[in-house]
Amino acid sequence: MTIPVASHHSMNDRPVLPDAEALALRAVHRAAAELRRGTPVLLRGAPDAPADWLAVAAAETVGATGLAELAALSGAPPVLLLAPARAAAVAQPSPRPQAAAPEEAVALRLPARLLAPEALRSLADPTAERLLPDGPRPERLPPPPLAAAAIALAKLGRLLPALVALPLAPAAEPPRHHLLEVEATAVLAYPASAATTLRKVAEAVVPLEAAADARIVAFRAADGGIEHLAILIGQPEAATGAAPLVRMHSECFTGDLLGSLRCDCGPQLQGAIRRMAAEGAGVLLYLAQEGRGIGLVNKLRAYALQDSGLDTLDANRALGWGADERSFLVAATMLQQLGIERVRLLTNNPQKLAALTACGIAVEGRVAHAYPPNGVNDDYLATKARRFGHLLA
Ligand SMILES: Nc1nc2c(ncn2[C@@H]2O[C@H](COP(=O)(O)OP(=O)(O)OP(=O)(O)O)[C@@H](O)[C@H]2O)c(=O)[nH]1
Ligand SMILES: [Zn+2]
Repeated sequence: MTIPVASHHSMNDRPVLPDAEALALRAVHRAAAELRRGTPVLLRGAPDAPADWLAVAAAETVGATGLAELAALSGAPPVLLLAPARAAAVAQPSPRPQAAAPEEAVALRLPARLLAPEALRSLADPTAERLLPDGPRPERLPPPPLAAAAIALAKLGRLLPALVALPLAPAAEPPRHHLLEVEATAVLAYPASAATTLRKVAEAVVPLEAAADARIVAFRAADGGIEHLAILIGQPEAATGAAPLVRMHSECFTGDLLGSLRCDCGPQLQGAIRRMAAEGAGVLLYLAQEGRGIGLVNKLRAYALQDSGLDTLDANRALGWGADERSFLVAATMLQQLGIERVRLLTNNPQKLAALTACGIAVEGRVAHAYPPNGVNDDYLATKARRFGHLLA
């Protein structure tokens, strides 16, 4: 009987250790999961700045246990890290003129009355402000090293970009603890690094109501994160004349699955498939980037803010997120893996054209993809044209 040799063993049967990039992806993915369950993690400076350590926990999820674990690390008082737009809403008005370069993170002093799970959640979340205890607003402090990486890590966990942070005094010895460590540079490199490792993991024929000749190809990245899908209609890989029709569609649970009238995603999704079927070929990339990359939970919060008067762009910013947090390197990698190097893109969004071109895909044309307003999404569509530069035809 032959015993199958596990594929992670090399020819001479010595285990192959993961390379530095795989280790970095693993550490960041684990660290984001720690934040999601309320556990602190330790951010570490780059190898050339090893003295910097920042212990952080997400304001949205941390409980009494996580706060106690942080406090056990040092006697220094923790601070609250917020994205600048959220800090402007909760901090004392800043006496200093605005910094010339845009800040990535703002630190606030945390008086004892605010160092409690419920108060932290309300500082983080503009839809939970009514829970904020009375008292003076927190003051700004100079942000500690690695603050920007802490904000980025919370965003990777699709959490509000708000963290309790404890800078640890530079020490010859690394701090003693049982928490996960992650390098700040690995956090910042993660999105691009994960996107380029996407590979096909499954493929099946799935005839659709609007396109009988359809296949779905699933892609997974080495980080173990959520999969992205390509829906192939006909044989777009074999296109010879015009470049194939391609749609980059960001997942929208509410619009795609439930038929929500707040956006135009449902008609865009169905319309793209019908259009590709009519042409005989096309690729719809169904990207796991719900809510323009902020995740479904934050999109629901953004909707709540829009119901109190903000538009779709300002609602993202009020939560501490950018207007559009997507990276289309994911889509470019999938197209390359499918052997599709030139496209005609179905979109109204000029950023999508620029982003895909920057990733090395030849965008040979744009095909307009607008649907009339439905009476509920009128302001949303008008905002996309006015503030995101969407082309209406
Ligand atoms: N954050 C946020 N995301 C939203 C909102 N409304 C819709 N979305 C998300 O926006 C994304 C839809 O964008 P797309 O249709 O792919 O792209 P687009 O930027 O509108 O450009 P087009 O290609 O012209 O459609 C989906 O992920 C939706 O979940 C909103 O109010 N806030
Ligand atoms: Zn939508």
